Amino acid sequence: MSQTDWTDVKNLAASAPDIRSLFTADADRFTRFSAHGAGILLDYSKTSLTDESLAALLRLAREAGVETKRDAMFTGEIINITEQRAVLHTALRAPANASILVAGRNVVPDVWETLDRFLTFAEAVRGGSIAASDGKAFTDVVNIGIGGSDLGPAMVTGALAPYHDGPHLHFVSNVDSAHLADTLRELDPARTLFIVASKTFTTVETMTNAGSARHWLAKALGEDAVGAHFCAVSTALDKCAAFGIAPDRIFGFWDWVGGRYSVWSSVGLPVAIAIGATNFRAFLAGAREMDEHFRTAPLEQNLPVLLALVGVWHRDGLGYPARAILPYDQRLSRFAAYLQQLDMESNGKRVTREGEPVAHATGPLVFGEPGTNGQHAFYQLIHQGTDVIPCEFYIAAQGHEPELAAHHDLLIANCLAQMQALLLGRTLSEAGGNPHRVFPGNRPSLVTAYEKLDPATMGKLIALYEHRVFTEAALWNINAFDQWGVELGKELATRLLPVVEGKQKAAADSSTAGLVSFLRGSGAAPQPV
Ligand SMILES: O=P(O)(O)OC[C@H]1O[C@H](O)[C@H](O)[C@@H](O)[C@@H]1O
Repeated sequence: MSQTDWTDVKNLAASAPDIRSLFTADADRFTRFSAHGAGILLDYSKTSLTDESLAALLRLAREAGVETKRDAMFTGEIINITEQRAVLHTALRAPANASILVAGRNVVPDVWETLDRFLTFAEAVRGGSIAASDGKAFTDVVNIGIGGSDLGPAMVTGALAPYHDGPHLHFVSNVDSAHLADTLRELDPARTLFIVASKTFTTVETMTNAGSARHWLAKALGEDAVGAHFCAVSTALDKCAAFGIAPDRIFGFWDWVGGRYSVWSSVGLPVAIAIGATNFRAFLAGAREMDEHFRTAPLEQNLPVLLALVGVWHRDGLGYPARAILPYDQRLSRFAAYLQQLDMESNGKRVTREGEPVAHATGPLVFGEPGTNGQHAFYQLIHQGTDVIPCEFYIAAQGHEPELAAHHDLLIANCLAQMQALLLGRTLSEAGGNPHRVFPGNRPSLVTAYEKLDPATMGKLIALYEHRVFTEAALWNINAFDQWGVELGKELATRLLPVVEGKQKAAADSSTAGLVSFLRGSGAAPQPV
């Protein structure tokens, strides 16, 4: 990629206009700086982008080979070079007649066969034909998993609560015993099904929680009941079997599905149990529609690409360190946490695909909470703090409670008001000369708007963000599909466990040794060796 285009973007950003002046100068700004795709509206007019800067960013995208890289992903090329893997979460929602080859083999029939299997299982749990050891239906399902094996199903199950007509769902992720204990306290072992979800089936948190859950169940119902009350989701089928799970209760997926991209696979089993097979297929179909949009829409009107270009403009052009994810949708209360993993684990990288230090800032800090709650908490800093934080709003035209329509009007009014406040601000004279009441304004926001948060829309919103992350990574020339940054802490935890258990002397710095001493109450700090 030529250095000139990055320089162009940075130069244009250095003289970025005041966003307010762009609206004054152009009555059509909303029409010209918004786009539609797959039934979703993206309004990026409340940013400092101009025709010129957008053109420079589009040049950057073309020079970075975004289209070629995108096609390489969709066709199953080995684009995750550090792990030598294809990246094919899109194959999980591909039409049945598609052909996507991995090592010469079409993976789509396997995907559909597995989908049919886990959806049939989900329906059987919902209908009671897959039953507990006493032959009665399950009333509660506990998903034990962490990271990608937790956040996706937990977030989507919460988001689609109005479609939830199956057993109650619970999610246990943290190795902190509080999480398992607080969940199990409410449950009857005789009515509870556990899903152990782990791509690798080695993740220590999940294996520890699964072992303790198994013990809880066996203690109440006897060892023989365990088989009826457990199922598993993993790529490591042999390890599931070794845990004692029957083959017809093990649902696989493939190494070309990253954990944070896996909700479309059998990792989505809890979602399917909650909302049923038809709604789950609608969720996949929504994502497929966004995939088609991403694959075929010109870059100028391509929602994920535009979202990525705005992201790069804010991060690299203007140097903003963070992005706030602000869904005005209470059911998206785990959306920011979900996107945090999707975005920060994908694009929190400091070397290029070739292993050289990156020349540009990469993924920003991602955080957020649903509106209107966030307004009464951290928006203060967003409006008057010293950092500019681009805000990314999400809002539906309709809620799911027509009898409470007045709430939704208020929700929309609040969402629009926040964006307007960020844009317009309040001058010193408007603030009656009181500097504490001044809002600088000229603070950027985007909004993604949709008709209603139904299963298809949920699929579209996730796929939109997945492809945004992909496009940003393509522009930065980083590998979005590995996550080596999580390894070191895991290794050190394994090494420190015997020290914490008092079986080994502290092989550590004096701070670690002092803390072990305090936390284990052994008096004097063990000396580093
Ligand atoms: O599904 P698992 O193999 O248990 O992995 C769960 C999670 O743990 C890891 O630490 C990774 O950082 C995540 O990407 C992954 O989703």
